Amino acid sequence: MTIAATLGYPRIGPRRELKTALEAHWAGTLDEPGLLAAGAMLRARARVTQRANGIGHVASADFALYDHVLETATALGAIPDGYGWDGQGPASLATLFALARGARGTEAERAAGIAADVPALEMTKWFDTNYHYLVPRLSAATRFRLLHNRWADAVAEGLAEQCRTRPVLLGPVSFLLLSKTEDGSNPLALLPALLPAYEAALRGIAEAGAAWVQIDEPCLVTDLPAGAAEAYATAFRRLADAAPGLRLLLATYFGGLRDNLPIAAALPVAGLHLDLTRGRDGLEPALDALPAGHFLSLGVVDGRNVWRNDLRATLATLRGVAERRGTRNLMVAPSCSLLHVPHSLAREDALDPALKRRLAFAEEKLAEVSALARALDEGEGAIAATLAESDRAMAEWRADPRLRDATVAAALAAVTPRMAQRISAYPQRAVAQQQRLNLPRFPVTSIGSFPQTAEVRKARAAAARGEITAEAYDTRMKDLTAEAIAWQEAEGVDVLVHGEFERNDMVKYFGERLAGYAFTKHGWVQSYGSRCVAPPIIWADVSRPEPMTVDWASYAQSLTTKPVKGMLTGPVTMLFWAFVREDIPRAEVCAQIALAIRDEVCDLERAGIAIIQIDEPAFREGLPLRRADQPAYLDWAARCFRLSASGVADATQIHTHMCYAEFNDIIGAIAAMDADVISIETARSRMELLNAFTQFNYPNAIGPGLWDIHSPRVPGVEEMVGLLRQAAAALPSERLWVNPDCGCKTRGWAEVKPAMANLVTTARRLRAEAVA
Ligand SMILES: Nc1nc2c(c(=O)[nH]1)N[C@@H](CNc1ccc(C(=O)N[C@@H](CCC(=O)N[C@@H](CCC(=O)N[C@@H](CCC(=O)O)C(=O)O)C(=O)O)C(=O)O)cc1)CN2
Ligand code: MET
Ligand SMILES: [Zn+2]
Repeated sequence: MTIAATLGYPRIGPRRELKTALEAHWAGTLDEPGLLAAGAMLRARARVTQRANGIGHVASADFALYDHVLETATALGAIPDGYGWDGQGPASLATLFALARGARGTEAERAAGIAADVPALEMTKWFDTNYHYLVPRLSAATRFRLLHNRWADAVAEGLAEQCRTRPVLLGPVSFLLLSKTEDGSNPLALLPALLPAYEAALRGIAEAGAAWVQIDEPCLVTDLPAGAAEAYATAFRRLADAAPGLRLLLATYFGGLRDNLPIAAALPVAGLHLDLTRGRDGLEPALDALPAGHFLSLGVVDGRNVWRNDLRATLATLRGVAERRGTRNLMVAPSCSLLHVPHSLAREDALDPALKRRLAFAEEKLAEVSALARALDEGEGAIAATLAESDRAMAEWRADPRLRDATVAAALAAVTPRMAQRISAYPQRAVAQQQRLNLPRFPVTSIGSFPQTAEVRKARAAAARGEITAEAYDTRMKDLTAEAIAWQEAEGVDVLVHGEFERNDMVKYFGERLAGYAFTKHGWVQSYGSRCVAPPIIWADVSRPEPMTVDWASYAQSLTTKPVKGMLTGPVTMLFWAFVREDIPRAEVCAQIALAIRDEVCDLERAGIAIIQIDEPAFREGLPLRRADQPAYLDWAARCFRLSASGVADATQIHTHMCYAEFNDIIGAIAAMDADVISIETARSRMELLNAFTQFNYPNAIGPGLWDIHSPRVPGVEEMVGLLRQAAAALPSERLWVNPDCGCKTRGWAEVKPAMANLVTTARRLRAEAVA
């Protein structure tokens, strides 16, 4: 019997119940039992949904209140000092959230023994997704041990409802490779210290009654560092011996194994999961390499995109495998956890019907998985109606005349290399820009957004429901913009922003103004903690029917004589933070978006906007996981950015912005983007990220973020002066800007006002030092 399986299910809840519960808990209106009950309810529903859709191996322990990597670390005892942990029992929720969000020294935190002012753990992208995880901070002093068996607990929770689940455990090697050590030493050196905790976890999982455990080792699809192969061999030998009755499924995803196949195939596990959506060519070699009797889990339903599966084509692939190996040891599954797609299409009543027929969200993907498994066992006839429906949807899709737009094709064909290049080189541009702008040294700016308060969101929701008029909504947003301009001016900020109050999201807002995009009503995907995004769907050729931001930018600029930055989202980010069509290359979709943004940039310039920021926070995220694939991506991504930015005169200053990136491996491409100024995230990594810029002699201007806006903690002037001095020691100070890490939309005014004031004071301090 083929097993229908999942690797993980969305945890935010179909109505974002987890978000609501978390935010209520943080606001003090939902107590701990209330929060835990909300989590239990979501897990129970996820189990029911998976079972109702025919899934045999239901995932468990895939849930986390904030982040599964963080909860793995805390369960294993990897808790740094200062966060209120007693060194004995499980970490409290207060400790968990202090690690996730930092502490401010509130009374409640003090009561929980949490040092005032401890910063949050570093947060970074989970592989090449838009999900963020917290980076465990380890050291030789970390005393790993199993503080509580969250995996065994999850198994028991399911069994109490007669649902036997397959718990998901982030594997020890990936766990270490995703962590950082305090002294920068190789985290793999901690493997011997870590393994006993994993062994205890597996023993507990077996005792709790699980038959299988899924051990995620996504690092196996990346270029492994030295020593990793040995680490895998050592680790899995120990894990296999820890609980002999328990079957281990080694799960790999986000790509193919390629040269790591021999490592994976040699491990003493019961089964191996392959991502066949991103590593299709890995199937044949795996079939050759896998020992007979090994279970093979085929990740054929895309867990990273929302398109409906071509069931007939997939079935042909599966049959090929079944003919070689039989179906006794086969599993059919999504390519990866369904964390990265929205919950369900059920409530999407406003989508174009033809488009909706092309889509499958998490719940619909479960049904695809079980239909495929069933067809393998019982033959096509068993799912005849489902197959016919899939065939119809595929045919309708391919024939849809709306997918291609001749005007867009013509515009792309007319692109010349000159169009992707500024008129003069940076040094000349810098002179022209300084003449026009006359900025002080260490100019102070912010990244664009100001607090998206409940009031702002309520007004937008009310306008969407027709409860207030579009005019009333616009007036309210304009008032907020005017207040923000006046406040920044009074505070002494040098380059102002309008605040982005009118935008629901930096990607969605533009998507809503571009042709070729579609939107869901409830298509939320967790980004980090309680924060969600509803990625737009790019399904047809993209073009810009009319200017998107010029009115707002002009209005804001009309209120002040100081420069106000025009604020746009760049083509690479518009691409990666959407669900993208797969019938044409991504590079082509990106170029279409680049041309649309280019028109907007030129319109802003014509409207008198002197500084235009084109955000590219997803630039690093788009980087292929394998070095061999990276140059091609970086080449088209940087070119698309330049295409969007290069329609302007020398004296127009182009900014870009990136957050949470390891810049070392892409610094050449960042330089190739040739933005006049780049603001980057550096506060959480304590300026570590600047090294890449220093070592590369990065030629243009840089604004290293001095305030980690992802944490509610407001850094003091001394701290920021320290960071800025560090930056000024590493980089030419005439090319340094002073700004936060990222936009302030998730913060409250009570944090933003003092933090911005501190930034201005910090810049003034350094200016005075430069004169002295
Ligand atoms: N797309 C994207 N990806 C990204 C980022 C980003 O900004 N955008 N930033 C990084 C991740 N950081 C993030 C930072 C903040 C949020 C965030 O604040 N998300 C909001 C939702 C943003 C949004 O689309 N808001 C809409 C819808 C808001 C909403 O929930 N409305 C309520 C009604 C509101 C009310 O009545 O009070 C509803 O629809 O139910 C709006 O403002 O209009 C949230 O989780 O709360 C997400 C990611 C990386 N990836
Ligand atoms: N301009 C955007 C903002 O300030 C950039 C955010 S990057 C995730 O919110
Ligand atoms: Zn940012």
